Amino acid sequence: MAFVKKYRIGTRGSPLALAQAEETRTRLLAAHETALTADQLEIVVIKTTGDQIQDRALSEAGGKGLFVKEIEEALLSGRIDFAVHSMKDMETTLPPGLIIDCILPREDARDAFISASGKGLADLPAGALVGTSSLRRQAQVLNRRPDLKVGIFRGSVETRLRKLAEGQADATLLALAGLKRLGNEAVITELLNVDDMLPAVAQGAIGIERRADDDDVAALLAPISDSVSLARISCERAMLAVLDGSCRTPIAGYAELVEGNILYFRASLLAEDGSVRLDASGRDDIENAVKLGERIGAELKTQARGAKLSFGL
Ligand SMILES: NCc1[nH]cc(CCC(=O)O)c1CC(=O)O
Repeated sequence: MAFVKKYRIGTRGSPLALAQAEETRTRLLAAHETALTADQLEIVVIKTTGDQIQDRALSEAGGKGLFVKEIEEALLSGRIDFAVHSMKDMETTLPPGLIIDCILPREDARDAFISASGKGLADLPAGALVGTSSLRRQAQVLNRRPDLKVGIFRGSVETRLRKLAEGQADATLLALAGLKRLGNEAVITELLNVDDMLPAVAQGAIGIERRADDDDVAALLAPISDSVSLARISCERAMLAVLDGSCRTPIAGYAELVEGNILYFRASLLAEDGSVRLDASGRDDIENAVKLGERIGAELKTQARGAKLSFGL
């Protein structure tokens, strides 16, 4: 069956967002070969409130939703047909009428450490400043190296690399996935394994949001969705939903496929200053991805209450 319509792909305008929209377009054209032509896919850039906030930590300004609201409005009003997102930046609930059931094959989810001196995280001198606005990265850095300092570091991947080069911090952390998509891997000092820096929920995953009742777009997207990536992200996001991941809580979670059809899931909750770290992990069949995430989320919640951490849980 050939597709006849033109489709408008909504995205933010950052270089990373544009690269992800372009990847989606390329995958769609490859998946549909003769049934779809390049001129049927138009990329539409949507400016979001979040893109305009440069001076505060995202968590203080109002959270993840700020990057997504205008894009979801464009979907609901029909101005665009589907939207490409970093799943890491998405809330666990979507507005009524919208759905994400298409996840592209997930990129490597690890964090990259980048220092001006070329020293790794373990070798930075005491007192060195690690610039990152991610509470999850701040808390894990301080948990491992209480002698370091952390500070807010915002802006696009390019802006942060420029700030580092200017000496505004001694080191920073960025998702490997973003650096790869921008062709910037050469700047990496050290790749952190997930035991040393547990990734953010859904880090490295691109998801495509659409109107739930749009069967034509559903058929268009179906062949580019990766079922294992979708299960991993569903597990991680189910954990986040249980903890109701308030933006002020450092939370990490990583699900991976081990031994055939088994998902192995690790999650952590930290105090902002890194002084406390709670861990939980478990395994289940990939079919039970959501249940596994919910179970680990509930376990962390119980631990947090027992530890009397002020997570509001
Ligand atoms: N919050 C910004 C953001 N959202 C997604 C990515 C990277 C790409 C990804 O995780 O898929 C980044 C930058 C970063 O954390 O380094």
